[in-house]
Amino acid sequence: MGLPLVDLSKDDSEVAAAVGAACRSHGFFYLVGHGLSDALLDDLEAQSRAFFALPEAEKLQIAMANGGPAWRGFFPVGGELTSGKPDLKEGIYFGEELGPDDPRVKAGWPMHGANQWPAGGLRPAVEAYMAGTTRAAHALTRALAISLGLAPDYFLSRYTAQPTVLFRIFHYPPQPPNADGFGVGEHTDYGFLTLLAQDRHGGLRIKVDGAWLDAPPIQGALVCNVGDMLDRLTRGAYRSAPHRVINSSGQDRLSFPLFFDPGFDAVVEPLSLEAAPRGPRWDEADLDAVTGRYGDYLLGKVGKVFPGLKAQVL
Ligand SMILES: O=C(O)CCC(=O)C(=O)O
Ligand SMILES: [Fe+2]
Repeated sequence: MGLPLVDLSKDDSEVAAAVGAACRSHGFFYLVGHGLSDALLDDLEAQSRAFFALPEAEKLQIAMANGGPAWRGFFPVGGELTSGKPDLKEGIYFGEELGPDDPRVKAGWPMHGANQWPAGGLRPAVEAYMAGTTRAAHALTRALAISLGLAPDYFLSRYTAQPTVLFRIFHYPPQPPNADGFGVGEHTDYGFLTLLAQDRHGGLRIKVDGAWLDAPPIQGALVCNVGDMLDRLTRGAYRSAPHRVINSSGQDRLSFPLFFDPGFDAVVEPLSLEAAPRGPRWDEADLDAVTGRYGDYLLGKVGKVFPGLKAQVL
């Protein structure tokens, strides 16, 4: 059976019922009715392909190491170790564009600041995509709240008035059929929700109750999934499902995940629900035992996947 599908253009109660069921059964769903046009998605893909086709030296002009603690820019193939081993992908990190006068930047918060924009048409495409997916994510948090019997603004008022928003573009070179390794190793996402556009090549797989399911591309649909903080908040009822990527398409695959997460200084409090059983986790973490600000959880995670860079800039 494939992943569930949610149509965000339906009325509140219908969306909430569909989102709640999908978060409980798979922790993943396709999202349509999100308001992002095919033209916007096509432009983002074309601009991204043009960037990754540049010579490495040109891409390295916006290397993450040059982005300082804002944690933005390009990293080359093998630069990220999602699950302890180098991933077979390269990518660019973006985030909310914040100037030096923003209080979060002034306070010296890591992962907040200015983007490193490459020359050309990528910037407007990224800005349009981030705006559209962020809008859809706010709508989804309303639906999540309703699905849990909470006030519609439960997430907004506690966690996401000033969300942590990170956006990444990944390029997965084709992986030879029997090659070792993964485009992205098995992991769960860290925050509340991930919204991801992918090109037509596929390769994302999701682990549900021990079995790997494909999440093949559906034209115009985003793939959404629950992250660790939503799993923690719902005491395991909404699943942060492990997933990974193997690009066996023989083509260059692109994907566009936007991470819509609690504010950096938000402390996520579990709801008073009966705990759902969680099986063993890929990282052996205990989500019930997480304490402190979301930002600290996030920094602990990203420090592990970019060990060298952490020592250098964070
Ligand atoms: O590229 C994909 O399809 C998945 C990427 C992913 O899981 C992530 O960035 O967390
Ligand atoms: Fe992920």
